[in-house]
Amino acid sequence: MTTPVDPWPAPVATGPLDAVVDVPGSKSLTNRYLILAALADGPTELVAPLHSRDSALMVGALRALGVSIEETGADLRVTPARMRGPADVDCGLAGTVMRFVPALAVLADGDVRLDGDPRARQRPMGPVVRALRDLGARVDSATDPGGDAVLPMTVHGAGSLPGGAVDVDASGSSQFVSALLLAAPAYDAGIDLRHTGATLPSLPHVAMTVALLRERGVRVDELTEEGSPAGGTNEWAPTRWRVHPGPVRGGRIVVEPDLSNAGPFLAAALAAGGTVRVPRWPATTTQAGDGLRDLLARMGARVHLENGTLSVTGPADGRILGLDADLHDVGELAPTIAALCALAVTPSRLRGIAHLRGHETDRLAAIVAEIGRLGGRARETADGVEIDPSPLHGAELETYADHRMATFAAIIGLRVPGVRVRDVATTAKTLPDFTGMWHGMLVG
Ligand SMILES: O=C(O)C1=C[C@@H](OP(=O)(O)O)[C@@H](O)[C@H](O)C1
Ligand SMILES: C=C(OP(=O)(O)O)C(=O)O
Repeated sequence: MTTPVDPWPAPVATGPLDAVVDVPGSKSLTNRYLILAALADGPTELVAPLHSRDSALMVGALRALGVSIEETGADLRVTPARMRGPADVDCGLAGTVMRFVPALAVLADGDVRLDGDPRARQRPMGPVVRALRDLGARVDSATDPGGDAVLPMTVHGAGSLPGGAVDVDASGSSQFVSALLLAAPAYDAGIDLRHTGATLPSLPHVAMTVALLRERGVRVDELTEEGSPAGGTNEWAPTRWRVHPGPVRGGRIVVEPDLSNAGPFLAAALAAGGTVRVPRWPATTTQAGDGLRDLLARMGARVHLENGTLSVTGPADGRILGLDADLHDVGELAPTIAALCALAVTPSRLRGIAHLRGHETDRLAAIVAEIGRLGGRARETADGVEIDPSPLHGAELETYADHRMATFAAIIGLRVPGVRVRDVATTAKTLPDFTGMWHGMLVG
């Protein structure tokens, strides 16, 4: 892996693609499996996990709490231990670390201090901290101007947590729900969590949490309440989850590739023409990235899943269709889709993603600003962005420490000469060799 120059000149595609891209393990799965492994009643073998900044931060956090994690080649072996403090945890800019680890840290014997990158101190944490306090934990934290908890914080671990019933407004992030559910089998009374907000984004990520808990032997009830907010496009969406206390199983787990990280490579088939294939695409999955199959087809691609390989072929005439879509459930895909919308021949409207303002950066503002820098036309709405067709020109694009804004720029650069990407190395958050993989895709 070589360090890319800064700014990185995004390569222009010189012809249709014909590439197979092997995508590393899923961030969301890896970091959930690590949490569950730390709580398990025996060792866990993680096969083909992600190795990136976000997963390294999770590994570092768990080690700081006393969990043993050995690297065996590309795999990880996790041996749980009684969690201890005092400990210092660096959350970087990882939502999964800053939200999931406090819910675990309440089980440590002693103080656990958590902090992260400057931007991490602005990402919402209030609902998870409020819930932990309601469930019996002692947490001290900084507060944002609205009085909500933010990093840095100290969780005064007492070795156990009473747990029980709690109301959580997770309209800002599904990770508030996932955090509490993942740790709940180890709470004395488990958890009975009711979502009280107007909407709940990224529901597939909550479904992933539930699926993984069940896979590890934990009993979880998903409930819906009459008249309760469903949110998203799901016909039936749970708004209440009961996790029963009990043992979490260890064992051997093969981690699926990160389908959201496959996104920029699949999108490249539309931007550059030709075909990109991603092997090991799961037949069934809770990953939000599986939504790419439908979204890319709606934008004019031919999408084909056969024998575990997903093939995406761009439109033969190069005409990408604009998209009117509610991305509430799959907000993580928005920057990738927005890059294609900027290249599309008809207008686009991406809706249901107000919560992206609390991601690695304010992604709605970032998408609009960077499309503007390219000479394109985009504007923010209350819950998304609108993008109109427009000729684009080269520019140096800002990435705001956001891996998905870096890949957004690379996609556009395939078609628009002169795109330079500042701090493309920020892709290391979830995909350390992004530039190597990108160049590899272009040579086929
Ligand atoms: O739990 C997870 O692994 C994630 C949940 C989602 O967060 P939000 O609900 O905050 O969008 C997603 O966007 C993020 O990339 C990963
Ligand atoms: C929102 C994202 O990350 P995080 O897990 O830091 O919230 C993302 O990867 O798109």
